Amino acid sequence: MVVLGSTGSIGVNALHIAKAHGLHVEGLCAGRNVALLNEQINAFNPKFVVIGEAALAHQVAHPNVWVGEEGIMRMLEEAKSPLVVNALVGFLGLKPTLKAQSLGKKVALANKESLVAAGAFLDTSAIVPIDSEHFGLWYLLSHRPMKRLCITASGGAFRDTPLDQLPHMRPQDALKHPNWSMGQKITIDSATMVNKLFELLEAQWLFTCKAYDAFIETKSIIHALIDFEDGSSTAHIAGTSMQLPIAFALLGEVKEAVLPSVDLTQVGSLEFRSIDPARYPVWELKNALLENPKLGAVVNAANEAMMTHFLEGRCGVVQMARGIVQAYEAYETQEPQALEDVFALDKEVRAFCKNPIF
Ligand SMILES: NC(=O)C1=CN([C@@H]2O[C@H](COP(=O)(O)OP(=O)(O)OC[C@H]3O[C@@H](n4cnc5c(N)ncnc54)[C@H](OP(=O)(O)O)[C@@H]3O)[C@@H](O)[C@H]2O)C=CC1
Ligand SMILES: CC(=O)[C@@H](O)[C@H](O)COP(=O)(O)O
Ligand SMILES: [Mn+2]
Repeated sequence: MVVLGSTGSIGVNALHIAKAHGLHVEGLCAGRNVALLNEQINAFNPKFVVIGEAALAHQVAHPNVWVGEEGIMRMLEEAKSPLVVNALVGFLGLKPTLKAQSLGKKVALANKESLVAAGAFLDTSAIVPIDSEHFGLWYLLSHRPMKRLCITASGGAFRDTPLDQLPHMRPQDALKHPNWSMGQKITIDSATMVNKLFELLEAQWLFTCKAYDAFIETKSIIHALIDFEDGSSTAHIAGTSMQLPIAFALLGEVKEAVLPSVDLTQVGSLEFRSIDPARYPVWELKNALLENPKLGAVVNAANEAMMTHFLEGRCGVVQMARGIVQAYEAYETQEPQALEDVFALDKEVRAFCKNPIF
């Protein structure tokens, strides 16, 4: 297989599963973390290596290093592996997903931004999602008539922050996820509830049902639920490690233990909450976005642009969310009709968010 984003949270876990099951790693791609990339090269002896940052290429311990987006495309073309793990973060992951699909490769897709921005233009039958909630839904799918697919949210770093304190929260506060250890962007997306908005879209592109929804389960022990027409509901319970979803995505089927079972007697009580738009303003977009899923391209671009303002200290967390809602309202009639429109819209929305007025 080829692993894009090998030095990130998902990439490292994917390589852990590869090592444990003796999977061949033909290609690796990292952004800037040369030290870890060199360790991975040593451990997996890949034929191809790509580094995002050109200036770092000479530090990579491999005779044949390619650089940047062009390097990723070349590696995908040259690689014989039928499976690509896309664990890149953000919109920059979309072109590699498209390229892998155009080459007939299966994509184990952690890069949810690919589906959010361009789900309508991807072959979802050749995608296996790497996301705990979608793994949970897939695990629960049944032949019985289903009424609603539900995923859970942790509530993120600010779930218990007094509302009047939210405007004072900074990136270091947003990065304190209550349950999961993940990369920077998705951890902040969890704090704003953008991650759950994205995951509902992801679920809608991947699975067929009448309704999709989310609510908070504060321990992230239950990842997904299905409500059936007959009044039954089933829930997927597993520990907070991505190794189980990744193992299924890479191996297809898993028979031995990847994680210990959750001992509910040790968990004790569970707490459920609905998602309040007063705390998570982007949640106001949920219904409109599920009705117009191609507008995921707008929300994705606005989120990445506003997050840069937040990380660089130009706005607070509430303003970041408001900026996303404003961009959606400004572009809600601009549904992309073709893939080229997705890239054009992405640029336009980023420009719109350049100087936000709060
Ligand atoms: N972490 C998790 O548990 C989950 C993550 N996801 C999704 O998976 C994706 C990855 O998340 P996560 O692993 O947390 O993110 P990380 O930030 O931990 O990792 C991102 C990876 O992408 C690489 N990268 C960044 N920019 C470039 C670039 N320009 N060129 C090449 N490589 C680049 C990074 O390299 P480097 O570090 O070397 O700079 C790193 O390997 C996201 O879309 C996220 O939403 C989904 C479900 C769960
Ligand atoms: C591990 C995983 O799948 C993440 O997407 C996780 O769900 C993020 O946590 P939140 O529930 O806080 O968004
Ligand atoms: Mn998830």
